[in-house]
Amino acid sequence: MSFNRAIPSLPRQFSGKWNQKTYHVLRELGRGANGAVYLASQGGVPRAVKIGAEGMDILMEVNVLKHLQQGRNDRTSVAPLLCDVDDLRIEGKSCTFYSMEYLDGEQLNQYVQRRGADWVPVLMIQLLSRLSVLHRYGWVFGDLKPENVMVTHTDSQVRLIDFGGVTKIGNAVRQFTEEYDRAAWLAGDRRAEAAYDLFSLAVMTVRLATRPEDWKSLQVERRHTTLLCDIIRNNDSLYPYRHPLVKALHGQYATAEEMKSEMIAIVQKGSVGTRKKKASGSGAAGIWIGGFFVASMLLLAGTLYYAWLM
Ligand SMILES: Nc1ncnc2c1ncn2[C@@H]1O[C@H](COP(=O)(O)OP(=O)(O)OP(=O)(O)O)[C@@H](O)[C@H]1O
Repeated sequence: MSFNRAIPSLPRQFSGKWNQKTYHVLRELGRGANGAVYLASQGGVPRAVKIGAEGMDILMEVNVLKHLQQGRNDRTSVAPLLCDVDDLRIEGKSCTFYSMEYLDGEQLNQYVQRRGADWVPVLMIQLLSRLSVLHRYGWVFGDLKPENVMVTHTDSQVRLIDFGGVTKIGNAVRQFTEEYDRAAWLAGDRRAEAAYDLFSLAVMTVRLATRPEDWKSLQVERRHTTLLCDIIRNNDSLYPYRHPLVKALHGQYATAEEMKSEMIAIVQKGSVGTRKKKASGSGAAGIWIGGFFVASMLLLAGTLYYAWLM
C-alpha cells in the first residue's frame, strides 16, 4: 500500500552533483506511487535510473542494494547491481536518485502471458532462491507481486526490482499490495518474516496461473485463503503443487529453502501429481508430459546451477 506524492521527472540530460556522471535519458520505464524509473545512457552503457518523491525512501532502497552486492557473489543475482547514487537539482529542488544495472527483460506477468502458465512453478523455484538469500541476510521483500519481478531475456532468470518494501525481519512490513498481503487475506499479520513473503509468493503463483477474468471474479471484500485453495485444486497447472502452495498459504514453512526443495521434488517427479481426470494426456497435462516437461527441466537445470553457485 502506498500514498500519492509528487514524483519529479528527470530532465533529458543531467549530471550528478557529487559524482559528476552524465546521463542521457532515453525513456521512462515505469512510474509508481513511490518513484519513477527511466532508461538512460551513461557513458554509452544502458542504466535504469530511479528517482523518488522522498530522498529517504530512495536511500533506504540504496542501502539494501548496497548490502546485497557487498562481499559474496551470491547476493548479486537477487537484485540489479547498484551503479551510482547522487543528487541533482530539479526546478530548484535537490533530489536524490540512483542508477542501477538495466535489466533487459520483462515483468513476470508479461513473461507468463507470453510463454504460458506452465512456466510458473519453475520461475517460482527461482524466486524462492532469491528470497532465500534476502531472508538469510535478515530482510523480507514485503511487496512481492509479479510487477516487482523481472525475467531477463538472455537467460530467463528472475530478478527482484523495487526494494521499497524491503523490511528488517521482525518489524512491520513497510509496503505491501493488498492482493498479495497476508493480513488482507485474513491469514496472519504483517510482521516481517520469511512466511510473509512465502504467502505472497503462493498468492502470486495462483494469480499467474489463473485467467484474469477468473481472478477478478474473486470477491475482494471476502478474501479468504479457502478461495485460493479451491482454485489450486481445480487448476491443472497448479494441482501438482497443491501441497507446497497450501502449506505456504497456511504459514507452514519457516524458510524459503524448505518450500523450494518440495517444489523441486515435484518438478523432478514430473507427471506424478497430475490430476487423474486429465490423465488421457490432453490439455495442460498433455503439454506437461510432453515438450514442456523437457523445457522446464532445462530451465530448472539453469535454476539449480544458479542456486548451487549461491
Ligand atoms: N533495473 C531495472 N531494469 C529494467 N527495468 C526496470 C528496472 N527497475 C525498474 N524497472 C522498470 O520500471 C518500473 C518501475 O519500477 P519500480 O517498481 O522500482 O518503481 P516504483 O515507482 O517504486 O513502483 P511502485 O510504486 O509501483 O512500487 C518497473 O515496473 C520496471 O518495468
